[in-house]
Amino acid sequence: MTTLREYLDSAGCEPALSDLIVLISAQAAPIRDAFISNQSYAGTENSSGEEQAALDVWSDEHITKILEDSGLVKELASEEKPDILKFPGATENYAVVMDPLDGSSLIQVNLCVGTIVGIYDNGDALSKGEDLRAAMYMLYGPMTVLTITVGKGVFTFAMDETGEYRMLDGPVKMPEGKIYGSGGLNKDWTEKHRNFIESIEKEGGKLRYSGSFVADFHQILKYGGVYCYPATIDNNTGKLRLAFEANPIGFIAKQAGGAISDGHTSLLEIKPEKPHHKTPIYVGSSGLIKRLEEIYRE
Ligand SMILES: O=P(O)(O)OC[C@H]1O[C@](O)(COP(=O)(O)O)[C@@H](O)[C@@H]1O
Ligand SMILES: [Mg+2]
Ligand SMILES: [Mg+2]
Repeated sequence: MTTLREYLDSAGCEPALSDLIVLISAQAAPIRDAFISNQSYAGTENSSGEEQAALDVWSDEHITKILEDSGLVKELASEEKPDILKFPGATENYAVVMDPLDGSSLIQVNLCVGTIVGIYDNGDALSKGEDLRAAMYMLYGPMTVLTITVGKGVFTFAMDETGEYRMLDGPVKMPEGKIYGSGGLNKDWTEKHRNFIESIEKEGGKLRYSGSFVADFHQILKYGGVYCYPATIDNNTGKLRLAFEANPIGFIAKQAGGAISDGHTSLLEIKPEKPHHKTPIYVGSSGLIKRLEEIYRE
């Protein structure tokens, strides 16, 4: 089975980018090992005002040190840091955006969580998602699975017993499907959001919502459908962040033939105003995203 490095070389990745991708994806192993000693909450909040899990903080600090020591990264924007961190000694121009641990509420119940990473080669972490050079996520499930695109389709890899990533599938094409998941309390949904969800339910859509964006998206990548974290009647920005979550996942979705939207436009075309820019998010099969935008235009 093709290794990650073999794939990256075959995809024509510049050596420094391959090194960076291999380095980041390898951190899945120490992060998984850290679960057992980081089950609690850290007693602190991140810039989104969310209580930080100990593993949020551990993963953020771990990956940050790895990136700083690599000399490959000029700046880093992380969900767990208030501001963009700059590494003046970097020899390359990569900017990294990351959600070091996505699905934090599931750590204590041993359900699937992940790490989301986007890489820009223009040195600017607040770029539009469409300008990403690479996007990836590690999903900590029964296997450790890496999903990645370097702009030439989406490929998945599983970590083997030696710590090497072996190709599972690719290029992955997201089918039209009927799996749907939505954040926000049902009582707080807007009429348009409710209309969209009901249109899927009427067709026999299946509810799949775990509390982990990465895990829920991974199902949609395979089976088709849509993940939603919408604006609600009392919160018009939604919960998820444009830079760390929407952009890398949306770039992967688009590379697999899917789409990402706030109901009006592709999120990949929106420049983040600040690192913690929040946005309503719908990501999934292109037919469903098209229907969504039609409902929002009514
Ligand atoms: O608990 P809620 O409000 O349904 O939100 C769940 C969503 O929040 C998130 O956990 C936010 O991500 P973080 O865990 O990285 O903060 C998503 O992974 C998930 O889809
Ligand atoms: Mg997250
Ligand atoms: Mg997180």
